[in-house]
Amino acid sequence: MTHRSTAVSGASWPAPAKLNLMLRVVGRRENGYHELQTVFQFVDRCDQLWLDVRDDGVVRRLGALSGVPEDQDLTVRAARALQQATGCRLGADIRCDKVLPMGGGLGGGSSDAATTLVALNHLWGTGLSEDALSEIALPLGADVPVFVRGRAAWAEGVGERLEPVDLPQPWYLVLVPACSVSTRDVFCHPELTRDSSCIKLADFLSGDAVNDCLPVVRREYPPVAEAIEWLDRWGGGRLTGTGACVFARFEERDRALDACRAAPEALRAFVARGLNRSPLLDRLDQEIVSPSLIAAS
Ligand SMILES: C[C@@](CO)(OP(=O)(O)O)[C@H](O)COP(=O)(O)OP(=O)(O)OC[C@H]1O[C@@H](n2ccc(N)nc2=O)[C@H](O)[C@@H]1O
Ligand SMILES: Nc1ncnc2c1ncn2[C@@H]1O[C@H](COP(=O)(O)OP(=O)(O)O)[C@@H](O)[C@H]1O
Repeated sequence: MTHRSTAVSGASWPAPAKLNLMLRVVGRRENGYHELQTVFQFVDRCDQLWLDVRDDGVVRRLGALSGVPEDQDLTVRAARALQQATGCRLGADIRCDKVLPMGGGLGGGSSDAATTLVALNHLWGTGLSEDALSEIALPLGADVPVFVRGRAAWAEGVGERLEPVDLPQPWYLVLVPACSVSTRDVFCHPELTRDSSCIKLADFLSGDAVNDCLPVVRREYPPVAEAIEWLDRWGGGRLTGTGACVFARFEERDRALDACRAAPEALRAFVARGLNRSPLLDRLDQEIVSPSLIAAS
């Protein structure tokens, strides 16, 4: 049986990590979801996705992902959601080279879903606008739309109201504590601050960069507390999302690398550049301008 269409994707598609540079919990909706204010910035550390179009409509994941059954995989769910929204009869083989830690607050799963939507919208020729793709993205996860739009953003609501922002693009040292934090458990915690006052972007830009989840996460997850304390010695550690990853910013790459080399052996650590534009958008631009060059690379 033949299943390949003529459109073979060739090179991989990047799915970058995000950092929440601040996060305020400003209210709670009737459905239990929390209203947030947050700032998203991308970093140049990425999962890589390979997508091969199939002409039989089947969407498959190639390879395993620890603890995530194929039907639950956000890439598979994203591809199926795009099929459903557009009536497209093409399918895809999806392979993900996982670099980003899962459940670490770096948004890897959400980013994988967004990259799948953006790439298949191109490869399948479904031609949805960014707004239409973002609508399909939101039910897959609150962080998926920002990855679809690919611009650093000031976000409100559950993360669906996005305003692009132009931020400094420093270097970040990211530490990956040896524990996984459940987003659900943090939002269910009785001691979580849920009534922070709303601030303006200007307040954040002048230094108001609190993460309201930090006190609870610090108390419940000692490896996160230790990682933050260690980063504080380098000028201030911050939590991304609900964790577990923590980060510190550096003006100079060499200084970030020095800190990375000094990190305790028990911690995984990496240095990455802050980005206001997702590498996914650059990849899409390249594909549109010169698809043959990418296929050959
Ligand atoms: C808080 C953020 C910031 O980026 O954290 P990270 O997951 O990246 O750490 C995200 O918006 C997370 O969004 P998302 O990834 O969709 O959250 P999920 O894992 O689906 O949420 C798990 C559970 O947490 C609760 N939840 C989540 C988001 C929110 N704004 N309010 C909530 O109350 C809900 O009970 C939900 O069922
Ligand atoms: N392709 C995927 N990559 C990562 N996680 C996935 C994927 N598909 C589903 N998941 C599920 O989504 C959860 C959250 O993943 P992730 O986005 O990496 O973390 P976070 O939301 O903390 O930033 C994982 O623990 C996993 O159960």
